[in-house]
Amino acid sequence: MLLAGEVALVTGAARGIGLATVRLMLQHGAKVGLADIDETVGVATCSELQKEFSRNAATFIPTDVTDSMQLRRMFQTTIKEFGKVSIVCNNAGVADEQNWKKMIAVNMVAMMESTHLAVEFMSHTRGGEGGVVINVSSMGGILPMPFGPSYSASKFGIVGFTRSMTECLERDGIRVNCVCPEFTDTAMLATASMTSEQLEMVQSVGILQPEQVAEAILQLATDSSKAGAVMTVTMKRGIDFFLFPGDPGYSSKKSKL
Ligand SMILES: NC(=O)c1ccc[n+]([C@@H]2O[C@H](COP(=O)([O-])OP(=O)(O)OC[C@H]3O[C@@H](n4cnc5c(N)ncnc54)[C@H](O)[C@@H]3O)[C@@H](O)[C@H]2O)c1
Ligand SMILES: CC[C@@H](O)/C=C/C=C\C[C@@H](O)/C=C/C=C/C=C\[C@@H](O)CCCC(=O)O
Repeated sequence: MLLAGEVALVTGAARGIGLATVRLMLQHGAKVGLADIDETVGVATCSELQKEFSRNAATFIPTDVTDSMQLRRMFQTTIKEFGKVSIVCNNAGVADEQNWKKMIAVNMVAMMESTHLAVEFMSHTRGGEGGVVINVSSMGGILPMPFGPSYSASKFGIVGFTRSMTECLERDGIRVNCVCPEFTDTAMLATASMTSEQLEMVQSVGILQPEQVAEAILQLATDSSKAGAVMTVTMKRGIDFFLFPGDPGYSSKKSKL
């Protein structure tokens, strides 16, 4: 029960990596606010989780993370229901190169706004108890993705913002980290428009299960030594950390993927 007494707020929680993360956090004793734009699936998912765990362990908040009012309400509702928020997982995301401005709004701008709201609601300097923010990026946020340049830009933005916010959030008692998974077996991957060559590449890289990414997120939520970490989850290396020049332990020889 690694999360007894903690309250988590997970966006994009109705399915995929978000749902796997919610389930794992519930298994470890957390109370969880599930936020998602898909109200139909979200309500059904939350009802199943309440049966599996307990009625008062989870609540669903219909939320479009690109709507500032709804994003704020997501925090307010979770705090009203469970008394606080101590873990925020900004997981909601889309992969849509055609509507790249909307994709940037969902994947990056909303993650940035939610991180700022986490400070407002969790900071020691504002009467909060501090906590941790985990932003879900992608291996496409460390390496180029020729088949999704705008998606990759949104994910590089998450890595850059997370690493840049680390120091200033220390005074708030908030750790911020990001996780960069490789291809993962969810609806996003299943519905991605790819050429046959790209699909072959996906098969050669391999496909993770959402539960593997959830375990990585749990590690970041519970390891108080991690702040500003860029965690990778790959078929080849499992859970690892990507170091950048200037990071303690960085060596040009070791930073291989
Ligand atoms: N699947 C992969 O291969 C993969 C790999 C690396 C990173 N990721 C990232 O993991 C995260 C989760 O993706 P997934 O693979 O579970 O995809 P998914 O499509 O299964 O789940 C994404 C969830 O986000 C929700 N969502 C979308 N737009 C939203 C919005 N505006 N407001 C609130 N919720 C919204 C969807 O309704 C859905 O429930 C995303 O940030 C994605 O970029 C996915
Ligand atoms: C808009 C992108 C969309 O079409 C596909 C998205 C699919 C999954 C989500 C994404 O986060 C997964 C990224 C996985 C990257 C894995 C390995 C990287 O090194 C990229 C390899 C690219 C290559 O070798 O050509």
